Formats: sequence, C-alpha cells, structure tokens
Amino acid sequence: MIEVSELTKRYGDVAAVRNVSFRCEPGTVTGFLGPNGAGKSTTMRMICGLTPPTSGSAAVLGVPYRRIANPGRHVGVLLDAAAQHSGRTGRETLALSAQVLGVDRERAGRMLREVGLPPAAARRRVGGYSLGMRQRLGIALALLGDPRVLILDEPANGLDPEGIHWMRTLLRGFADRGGTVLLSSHLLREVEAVADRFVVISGGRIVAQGDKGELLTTSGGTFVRGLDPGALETALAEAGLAARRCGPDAFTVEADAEAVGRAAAKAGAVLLELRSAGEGGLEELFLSLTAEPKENAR
Ligand SMILES: Nc1ncnc2c1ncn2[C@@H]1O[C@H](COP(=O)(O)OP(=O)(O)OP(=O)(O)O)[C@@H](O)[C@H]1O
Repeated sequence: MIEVSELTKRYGDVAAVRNVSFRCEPGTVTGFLGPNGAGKSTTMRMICGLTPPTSGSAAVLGVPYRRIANPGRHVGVLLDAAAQHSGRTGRETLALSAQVLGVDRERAGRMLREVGLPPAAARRRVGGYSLGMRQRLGIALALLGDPRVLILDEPANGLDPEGIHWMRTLLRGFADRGGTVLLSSHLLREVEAVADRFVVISGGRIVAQGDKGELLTTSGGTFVRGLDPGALETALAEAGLAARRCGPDAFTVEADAEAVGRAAAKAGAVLLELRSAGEGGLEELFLSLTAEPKENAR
C-alpha cells in the first residue's frame, strides 16, 4: 500500500508538485502518467524519502519510507537505471546488494536469470551495458529483497519489444500475488495493457485518477477532427461547447456527437472524424487531459 497525501514540492519559484494525493492498493498496478516535467519523478522521489516535500506526506506500508527498517526487504525501488556503479559487474552489483539486504547469494543469481541477464552478461561491467540491460539489472535489484511494493520510474525505457512484454508479465504477476505496483511510463499502450488504475499528472497537479475501465469509459464527450482546426475551434466556441485540443487537428468536446456535428455544420467546418471520446483509449485520454498549457505556479 502506498498513500500520498497532499504532497507539494517547490524549487524556488517553481512548483514541481502541487497538492498531489492518491493511493495504490495491494493487488493492483497503478500507472503514473504525465508529460515531460509533469512532476512524476519528483513525486516518486518524495515517496521514497529521497526528496523532502515542501508540504504533505507519503507512506509506504503505513509509514514514511525512511522509517522502514531494511526497506529493500519490503519495497523495491527503481528510480534511475543509469545510477548503478559502472565499474562493477552485474553479478557483483547484485551480490553486494544481497549482502546489504541479508538475502542469500543464490537468490541473487536467480534474480539475474529471471530478468534475462544470462551468466555471460552478468560477468560484464555495468559500464558496458545497454540501457535495456541496466533496466533489467535495476529490476533484479528491486526484486532482490522479495518486496511487497514496487516503485518503478520508467522501467520500460530502453527495453526491446520482448523486454517490454516480459516486464508487463512480471508486473502483472507481482500484483496478482498481492503486491502493490506504482509505475511511471511514457509507453501508454504498455501502461494501458498492465495497469488497473491510472494517476495522470500535468503541471504538477493531478488531472485525473481512477480505475482503468472507469476512466476510459466515462472520459465521455466526443472526439472530433476538422480539416481546418481553427474554424472548428471557433465553431465549437460559438455554439458554447467546451473543447480541449488533443492533437494538431483534434478536440475532445463536452457534448454529444450530434451537438458537435450541428455546430460544425452551422459554421461550414468540414469534419474528418466524429465519434465517442472513450474509444480512443489511453493515448487520447492522456492527450486531452494534458493538453492545456502547463504554467509554473509562482
Ligand atoms: N532538483 C531540482 N531543482 C529544480 N527544479 C527541479 C528539480 N527537480 C525537478 N525539477 C523541476 O520540477 C518539475 C518536475 O520535474 P520531474 O522530473 O518530477 O518531472 P517528470 O514528470 O518526472 O518528467 P519526465 O517525464 O521528463 O521525467 C520540472 O519543471 C523540473 O524542471
């Protein structure tokens, strides 16, 4: 269980995270989504006690992360795969962590095999690893202590399609056995495939959260694309319909398709597409939720 309560982080004038609250329950994968600079990493670092919040709090398994004794036995964390010591081999990296965590070396070897780092790769120095191999090593480190909670920042970065599939299966299995997963990713299709819940953040603020089914089916409204997006935008505004841009020529509109079609017809705006907004999946929902200008609060 992860509980984030009104977390705020300011860097000088910049509010990186503003009043963010959410919960991640055992048995679920929560996808943490947002555009670059939205505040995902800052939030995850605050959850893991690496960045002190300006205000608010976070608890993992009921207590602040820093109060967990031998945290690696309870919480697996992967925040930056590039942060591993480049002069050590993969095997040495895991063996050292196993010692710190009090885990037997046999498990370290098993984890390396489980994440797809065969003995030849494990004997090489981490400095020579590809990003995908570093991610695999990072996952092995996160899983080493047999934790109940996983907090992973962009773990699929650099993984090949087989690796992405493997990661999805691994996280699903972990949650299905009762584990709690918080996962940030830019790979929306992957998150959509594995997550039960989403938390969407933009400009430091949560713009949506909820169960996958609920969010995708009740995102509601109408998706519309126009040949002349400017003319379409004006037509929608003149009809008093609230619209958000979600692509170069696309909008989601808080109205049914008939109202949108009539508004466009009245203005003579040519439509290229008109349908229910829920059908476009997570990518469309994400773009519509995060499309607004992201100003930094002062
Ligand atoms: N140490 C820092 N000092 C100053 N500003 C920071 C610091 N860390 C993050 N920020 C700022 O806080 C905001 C949120 O950054 P953060 O890295 O949390 O976003 P993110 O959602 O993880 O982005 P990305 O998807 O690009 O990794 C950004 O405007 C960033 O520039």
